[in-house]
Amino acid sequence: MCRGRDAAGGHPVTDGEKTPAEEHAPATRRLHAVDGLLGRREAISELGDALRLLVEYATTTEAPTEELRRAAERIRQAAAPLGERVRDREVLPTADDLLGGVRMYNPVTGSGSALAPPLHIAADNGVAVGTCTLGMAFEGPPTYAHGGVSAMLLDQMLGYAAGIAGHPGMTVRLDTTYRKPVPLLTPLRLTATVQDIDGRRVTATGQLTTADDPDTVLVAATGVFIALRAEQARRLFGRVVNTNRPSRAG
Ligand SMILES: CCCCCCCCCCCCCC(=O)SCCNC(=O)CCNC(=O)[C@H](O)C(C)(C)COP(=O)(O)OP(=O)(O)OC[C@H]1O[C@@H](n2cnc3c(N)ncnc32)[C@H](O)[C@@H]1OP(=O)(O)O
Repeated sequence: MCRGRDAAGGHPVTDGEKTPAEEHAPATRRLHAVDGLLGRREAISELGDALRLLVEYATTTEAPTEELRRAAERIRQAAAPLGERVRDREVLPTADDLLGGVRMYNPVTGSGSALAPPLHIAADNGVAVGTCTLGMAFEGPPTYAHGGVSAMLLDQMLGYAAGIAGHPGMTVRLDTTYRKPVPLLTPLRLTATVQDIDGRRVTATGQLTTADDPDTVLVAATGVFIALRAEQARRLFGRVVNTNRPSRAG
């Protein structure tokens, strides 16, 4: 129990017992840490939203040339403070939780990524179901999505399906069939399921449709995913440091 302050009136003096506040200190610290983490993730998403807006406007604007130059200068100025503290490429972002599946800057699903639509994926009875809307920045043929973007979305979907089936792996093969062009600025629906598991090799299939017409397949894909052997995982990812791993001390 705390009995008072030391002579300097600063540090609490204890007789070895803990006050209720002290008992709960680790839990309180954890709560503050969680609050801090959630706040940071919110801020990252907010910045991601702003960046996506910027990308969309930047790729559709017909503002005067001088305005483009002024905008470029202002954006460089806004970016500078962010560039003052950047992580090493072998250190995971502090806001990520790799094992919990949180990747804030994933270029397909990450709400913090300017490159991500972002695609939102959830599991529904073993089926991966994704939704997104592609902005004009993803244009390939005029008014339609770039084919590489559809492949990227489907790769993520198939990988997610392998993950929820308990067989996460790396893509070694991705076949895409483009049946109809994918419209921009239109809510899309993607689905994927695992078809076959053969040792370390998982085959998954998926499709991309509009949300309004889920029976008309625009793009279909089949992917093969390989679960890494321990030695391969060490070789490829052994140097990656996760600073957000919960400590044993709690
Ligand atoms: C809730 C859970 C949610 C989870 C969410 C997670 C979402 C994440 C979604 C992320 C989604 C995005 C994900 C991404 O973006 S992953 C990023 C893109 N992919 C890569 O960079 C992978 C590059 N490839 C490699 O590094 C190697 O190939 C690896 C290490 C994978 C395998 O090493 P290696 O090549 O030396 O092979 P092996 O000796 O281990 O043997 C492996 C077995 O595999 C067979 N094989 C090999 N290649 C092919 C092929 N092309 N078709 C068919 N089969 C193939 C091979 O014959 C053998 O079979 P068997 O002879 O044993 O029968």
